[in-house]
Amino acid sequence: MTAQKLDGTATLKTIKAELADRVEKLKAAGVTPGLGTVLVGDDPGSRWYVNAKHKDCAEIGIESIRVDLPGTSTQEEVEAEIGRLNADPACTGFLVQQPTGLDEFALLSRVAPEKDVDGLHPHNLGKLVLGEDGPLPCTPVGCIELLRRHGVEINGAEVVVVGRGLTVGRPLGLLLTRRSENATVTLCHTGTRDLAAHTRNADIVVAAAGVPGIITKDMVKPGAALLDVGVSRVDGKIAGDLADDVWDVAGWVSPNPGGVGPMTRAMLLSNIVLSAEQALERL
Ligand SMILES: Nc1nc(=O)c2c([nH]1)NC[C@@H]1CN(c3ccc(C(=O)N[C@@H](CCC(=O)O)C(=O)O)cc3)C=[N+]21
Repeated sequence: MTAQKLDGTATLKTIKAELADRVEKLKAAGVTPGLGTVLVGDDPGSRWYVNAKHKDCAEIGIESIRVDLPGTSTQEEVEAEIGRLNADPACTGFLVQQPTGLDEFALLSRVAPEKDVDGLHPHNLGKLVLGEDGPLPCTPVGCIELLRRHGVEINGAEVVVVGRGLTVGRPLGLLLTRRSENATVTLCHTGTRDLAAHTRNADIVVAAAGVPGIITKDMVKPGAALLDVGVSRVDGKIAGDLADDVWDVAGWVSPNPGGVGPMTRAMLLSNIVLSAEQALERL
């Protein structure tokens, strides 16, 4: 048996076409969505992500406001740029690309919550905990959207999330346990005694540990859906958390690259369009 692919690259394309229509309607109503990014330093990975995000935006008619700062920038200098983007009406939403090497909690807290298109502002994470509407974190929602669009049942599923990071594991646990998703979630982490005992029981495994090949074939329930969110570099190449042999046992696999990465970008675009639509309602 070989698993079917949960194709994030193809899904990104579909979502872009859907969003392009909404961008056109916004412009007709007098609001042009504009994404701002703040990039600090010259980490090649971060540079690639920011470039990709602006290219995505250009494709569907979203304007770009790019702020690239030297790696020597101080906390105060970066906070000043955040203040400028908060005040700039052409910027309907923006993000601070991580990592910056600075106090990220302080930076994130400075972003106007209604312009937080990453959904990572403490105010918006608080709303997620409370079950209030607000922008949602892109990578975890991307995981859910990828499963939905391929017809993988989430309602009632046993889901194991591996990793308790602030951008993926933690918020994903919160999202999946909402009434609208209705999954039973086990959040595993470095303190988990027997990871395989949990994953073997799971209908869906989201691997976001950042440990190359940590999920192997013997740890997978036949037919399960596996999402690779781990990003490590081994010999300059991207290595995910899934071992190559999992395809023999799983029913669905979201590879890395080509899975959740493009979905993260799709959900960012979706958050940008949503925040512009809400800005229009406030006019
Ligand atoms: N404030 C902030 N927001 C983010 O959204 C954010 C961040 N910081 N820091 C870093 C992570 C990482 N991230 C990815 C986005 C796209 C791909 C992606 O599209 N990857 C492609 C190609 C990868 C390649 O070939 O290099 C793929 O998986 O097919 C991956 C990873 C967003 N992040």
